[in-house]
Amino acid sequence: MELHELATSPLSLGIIALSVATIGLYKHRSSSTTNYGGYSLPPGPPPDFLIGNLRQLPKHHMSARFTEWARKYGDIVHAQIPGLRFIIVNSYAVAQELLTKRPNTTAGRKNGFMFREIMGLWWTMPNLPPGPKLAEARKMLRRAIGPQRVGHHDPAIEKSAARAMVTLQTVKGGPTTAFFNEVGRLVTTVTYGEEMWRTMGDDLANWNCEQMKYINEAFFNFWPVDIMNFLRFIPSWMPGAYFKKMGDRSKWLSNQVRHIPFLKAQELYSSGVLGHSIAMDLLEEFGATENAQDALAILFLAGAETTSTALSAFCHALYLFPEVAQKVYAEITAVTEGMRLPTTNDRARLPYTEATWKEAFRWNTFMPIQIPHVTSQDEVINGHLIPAGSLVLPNNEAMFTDPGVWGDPESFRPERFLESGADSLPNPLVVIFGYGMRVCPGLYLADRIGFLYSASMAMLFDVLPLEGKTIPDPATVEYADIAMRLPVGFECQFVPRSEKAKQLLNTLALEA
Ligand code: HEM
Repeated sequence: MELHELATSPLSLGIIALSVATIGLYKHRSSSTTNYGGYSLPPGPPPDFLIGNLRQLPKHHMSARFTEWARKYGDIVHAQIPGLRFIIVNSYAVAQELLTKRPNTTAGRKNGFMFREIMGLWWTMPNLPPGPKLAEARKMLRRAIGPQRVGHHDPAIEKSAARAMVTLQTVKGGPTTAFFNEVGRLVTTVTYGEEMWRTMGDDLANWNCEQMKYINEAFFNFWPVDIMNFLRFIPSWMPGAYFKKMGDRSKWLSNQVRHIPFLKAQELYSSGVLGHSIAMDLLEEFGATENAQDALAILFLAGAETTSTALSAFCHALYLFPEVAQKVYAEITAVTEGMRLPTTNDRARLPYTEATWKEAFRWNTFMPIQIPHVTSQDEVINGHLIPAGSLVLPNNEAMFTDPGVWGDPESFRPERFLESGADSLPNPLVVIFGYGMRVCPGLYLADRIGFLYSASMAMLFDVLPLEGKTIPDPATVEYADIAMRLPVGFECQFVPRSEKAKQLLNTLALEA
């Protein structure tokens, strides 16, 4: 059952009544106008009796509704449904103040019983509560892919970018799968080494993909078992027990991605063939611990879809805005002379490409809302009370479309990051990776992979419509309504820009 359907189903009214009784949300602090110690809750849409703002939450494009609220109510918006209080943060400065500067009280997460126990995903890093397990996992990833160490993975990234370019020549249609497959292979290689990819790369990719499907389903639906935990005793074969079947399968997948590659990595390590990888770094520094196993197991789930979606967004921008693509191409070709793919070392000499990479993160952002944080004690910000237990949602869409910040947010205009005054703009490459104690630990890796693939693609190819099709008006493009937003029906072909590009692609194909 999807969230908005709760408002109209009789079963849901029972559930709501129960949840109100059990959770006691309305016990003390129910109205957005009440004062608490002189502080009021942030403004927001007026709630209905008992069900709060449930009716106002749309079936589709939730972020668009949140952004409407941002324009109406301001930088911090309050909304609630039974059992959940949302604080939607629409300004980067406020998000930093609340989530970066107060890490001890605003870095929690909230996951339902369905996700943690029925699906067996309690161990996944983005969902861990603050504590020793999270702290150690984050330390491990800082050591392995933090700013000091991420450059060690450049050879794997460059090799993968070259392979991706060879593949793109054959794409005629949606490019997302090609990006996803190659990034998935790269993340597996960086995580567990080349040998692991050779021996079980396909299995790992399949398990992770299926698991991601269930995770998305879990997040976008309401599960009665979250409130009535005793439903877990229902056998999987009973009619209506889909949640149990899904949970059983997800638990199995969770065990596969967690334990199998880690056991294999230890075996390869013992026989001296594991190869350069995060697994090697962690085994050497931390040993074969459960925390090392779990830190490794999350990387595909957290890194493959996100990074490949960023690539699709950049590719889509090249397609929609050929004049921008031409400038990026000219800049990169001036540096590489079209004879080789760009490398990370070239990056400082590619300011327009860098600005386009940033603009691709901002314009029609592919991540409209971030993973929510949960507050563990009352906080006050800008005179508003943020009660303990609130779900704080950084609303990237509102931040990236605020006319007061961007002037012409609807235009795709990389130049905005190169003009005077650009320093005062929030950097989309920073905004999108989150905040404080929960900031994305894969950000340096994602940025390196994404920039190198994107620059290579822009140097080698014209991204063109399929035969007989034309470039759509950017204002008419529709976006899918999922956590990572992609343009609907985006299909293209990759045509080498020059003879030199063709020759380089032939050489890369021989080396791949
Ligand atoms: C463009 C690509 C990516 C984007 C936009 C992205 C974005 C994010 C965001 C917004 C968060 C939550 C931050 C917060 O709660 O404040 C996050 C968490 C996380 N990301 Fe990424 N990410 C990307 C790529 C990656 C990659 C490549 C990896 C690893 C290989 C990765 C691993 C993680 C992990 C493990 C977490 C959980 C951290 C925690 O909860 O403490 N991400 N990411």
